[in-house]
This record gives sequence, structure tokens and C-alpha cells, in this order.
Amino acid sequence: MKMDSFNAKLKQFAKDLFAIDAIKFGEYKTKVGVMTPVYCDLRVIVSYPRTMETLADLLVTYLENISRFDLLCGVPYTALPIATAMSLKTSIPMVMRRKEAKDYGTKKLIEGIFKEGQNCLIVEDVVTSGSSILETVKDLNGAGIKCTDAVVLLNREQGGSEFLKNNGIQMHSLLSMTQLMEYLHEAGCVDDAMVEKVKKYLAATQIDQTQLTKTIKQDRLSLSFKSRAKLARNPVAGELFEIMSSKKTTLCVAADLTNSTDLLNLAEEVGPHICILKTHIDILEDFHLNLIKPLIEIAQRHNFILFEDRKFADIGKTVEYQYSSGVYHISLWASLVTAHSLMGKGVLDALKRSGGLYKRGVFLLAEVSSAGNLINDGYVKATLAMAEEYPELIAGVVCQSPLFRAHPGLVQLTPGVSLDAEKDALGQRYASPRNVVLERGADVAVVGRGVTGAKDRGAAAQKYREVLWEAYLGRVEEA
Ligand SMILES: O=c1ccn([C@@H]2O[C@H](COP(=O)(O)O)[C@@H](O)[C@H]2O)c(=O)[nH]1
Repeated sequence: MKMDSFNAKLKQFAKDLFAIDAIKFGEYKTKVGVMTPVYCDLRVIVSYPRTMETLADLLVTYLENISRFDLLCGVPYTALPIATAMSLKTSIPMVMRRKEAKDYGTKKLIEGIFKEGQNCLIVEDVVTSGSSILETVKDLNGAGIKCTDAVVLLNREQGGSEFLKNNGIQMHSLLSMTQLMEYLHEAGCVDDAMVEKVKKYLAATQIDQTQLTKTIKQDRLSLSFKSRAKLARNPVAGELFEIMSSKKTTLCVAADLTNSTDLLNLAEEVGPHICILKTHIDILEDFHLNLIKPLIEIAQRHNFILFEDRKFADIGKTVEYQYSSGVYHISLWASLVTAHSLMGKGVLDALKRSGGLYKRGVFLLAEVSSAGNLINDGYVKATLAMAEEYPELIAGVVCQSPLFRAHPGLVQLTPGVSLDAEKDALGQRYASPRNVVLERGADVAVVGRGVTGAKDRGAAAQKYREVLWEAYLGRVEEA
């Protein structure tokens, strides 16, 4: 397409956007609560297939002189259909980034077929700060896909392009806000006063690059465990980060054994390679409190934390008894325990007020690894909200996807990890160590039978520790 006809098509497209109400003028509240005189809502474009087609044509033509890409990826959700339209026009395959990994069976953050090292062009509708593009880039990078460029329909000229450049992404925009205003003014859609108002607004609302960089840097997935140790509000989480960093391990072995001697032997064998030994103390057939002293001694000698996976789920008063009394006296020896959010905050209040170890923490279960579980998005959200209400008590969250990236002081613990198996006969489902760290956001990975079922349990733990640590090194900016 010649330059003149391209520009004419672009001008007509600007008018079309105005006509379909994708560009509105008035007083609108932005995502961050600031008022704006111009609002762009490209979501409506799916209802206008001709306009969508023109957009795809324009973007593809615009990109002709820019390097070739192996893949396209639209920033969810508005840019997904735009990327699809471009993919149909160019035959460049698409990948899709899930905002949250939902269905466990195919629980990936990046859907579609790709190879590590392929180069992906990011597609976005409107850019203000550029942070949504960076979130998508982060997940694509986590899956081994390279990203260097992003194409966007509209650059709002509020600093997003510079911010992306500073983070290694070259942004190509079809329209800038100034250009859009010029075209709409020329077409009689807006008057001089509005052009002036938008100009002033843009000048006054440039994003704070330092602040934004700080926010992005708070993403726990790119921070080292060493630096996160200082951000933990729960003391056991802080200690855990220190252990992970100094021992170079993110492995938690699930010691699901039924015999006390076997449990102590396992602790000794895997001790040098783990940060946590997780127990289900009630499955021991020969439990006696005498077991606890040697167990604590091994934990101290090898520098790992004892974690009883009790999954408390009762009224507060009963939980209080279950935690501190009974046969097991969990609160006296387990620095960490798990709890369900199902029964409400009473469980956490009980764990908080019960006597026991001075330093202790709780992991709330937000998602689980088993097939057919009944947890839904609302439950997950409410669980995270509950975790936020108890910052000193909550050490982390048990989940299967990176639910809380903006809370670097919390630990994500992810069970269902195996180098070999995909599932067991009773509904357990597994993902690889690399996948749980790079795609699902695990800080600590729980491995049970992958270690306990091995002939040489120490060697198996060492193997898991190494692959997990290598994956962690691939995701942090400074280890
Ligand atoms: O969602 C969850 C929560 C906890 N677990 C526990 O982790 C281990 C997994 O053992 P494997 O032998 O590796 O399957 C086990 O103790 C579970 O109670 C989980 O699997 N899923």
C-alpha cells in the first residue's frame, strides 16, 4: 500500500473509531482513579467486523518493514481478537496468555504451540503506562519465548513508550493521541477547545517512571529470595527465604510415610537438599511424642523448617484444640501449618491466639492440585483477601498459579510436582518442576512420591533441588 493511501485509510479509521464510540470525550475515570477528557474503549470493536478487518490490515501493513516474528500474542483481553485477525492475515501463529491459569488439566499460562527461543510480537490496543504489555512479556519469557517488540493501535503519549523501551521492548504505534486528535479535528468530530484540553491533560498526567519501575520490581517472580526475606511480614516466611537463598533450594519434601523410623531416616537423607520437610503426622502408625525431639534435631542440623500439612478446616475452637492439644501437639514443633479458608476467619484467629512456638506461620490453601475440586474464582479471591487481613500470621499461599505477584513477602507453595508422573490413580495431578516455577509461579515446590518412592531418596531430592533451582535462576533478575 502506498504511503498516501495508507494515511487516508488511517484517517478514515480514526473517524470510524469515533463513530462506533470506541473514542469518547467527556469526563471519564481511568483505572487509577484520575479523570480524563478522552476515553478509548476498543472492546466494542468486536461488534464491528469491518472495522476490525481494517485495523488488522493497517497493523499488518504498518509492520511490513519491521522484522519478522515467529508468533503473535495479544495482551488479554481486548487485544486478543486483534491479534487473531492479524494472525489470519499473516499466517503467523498465535499464542495466548491466560490471565490466570484455570483448568488444571491444561493449566498453562501460555496456550498454543511454540518452541523455546521463538520471537513473539506483542499486540495491544491502547498503551498508557505499558505495564500490561510487560506483564504479558514476563509470562511469555517465563515460557522461554523472546519478546522485543510490541505493536499498538494507540499510544496515549503518557510515557508508556519510554517505559517499555527501558524494559527492552520497542513499541510501534499506529496512532499517537496527538495524531488521533488531529485527524478527528480535521474530520470535525472535535473542536479546538477539546484538542487543547486533551493536550493539557496529556502534559499534566505523564506517568512517574521511577514509581512504575518500583511497582514492577515488586513483582515477586523477578525478585530474589534474599531480597524477599526483608519483605516478609511473617517471621517464618522471612526465615524460609533466608534458608532458600543460602542453601540454594526451593524443595519441600512431603514425608508421607507411615513409620516413625522411616520418617527420621528420610529427614536425614533429604535434609541437605530441602528447605521444608512437610509431614502428615496423623498417618504415622507408631506416632509417639518421642519422635519430635530427634526430628527437630535433624531439622536444625540440616537447616530446614518443619511443616505440618494439617489443613485445618473446622470452627475456631476445634481448630484451637487440634493445633495445640490432642496426641500431636502440633503447635509445639511445627513452625508452619496449612489451613483452609472455607470455614472463615475463626480458623486463623484460633491459630493466632493458641500457644506454642514463638515463631510460626500459616499457609492458606487457595487452589489445590486434585482433579474435580470444587474451588472457583470467587473462593480463590476471597482466600487471598483473607490472607491479606493476617499479614503477620500468613507465611504464604498454597496454589497452582501465580495469584499474588504483587506480594513479594508471601511464599507460593505448590504441590503436585513430578519429573515423571502426570497423575496418580486417585485424582492427584502433576506438573514438571520447570513448569511450576516458570509458569505457575511456585516459590517452594512440594515433591512427595517423586522422592519417597525413589530407590535413593537423597539422590532424588538432589535432582529435584537442582532442576527447581535452575528454573528459579531463570526467572529472577538478580539471584
Ligand atoms: O493441593 C494440594 C495440597 C497438598 N498436597 C499435598 O502434597 C503432597 C503431594 O504428594 P505427592 O506424592 O507428590 O503427590 C501430599 O502430602 C499432599 O497431601 C497436594 O498434593 N495437593
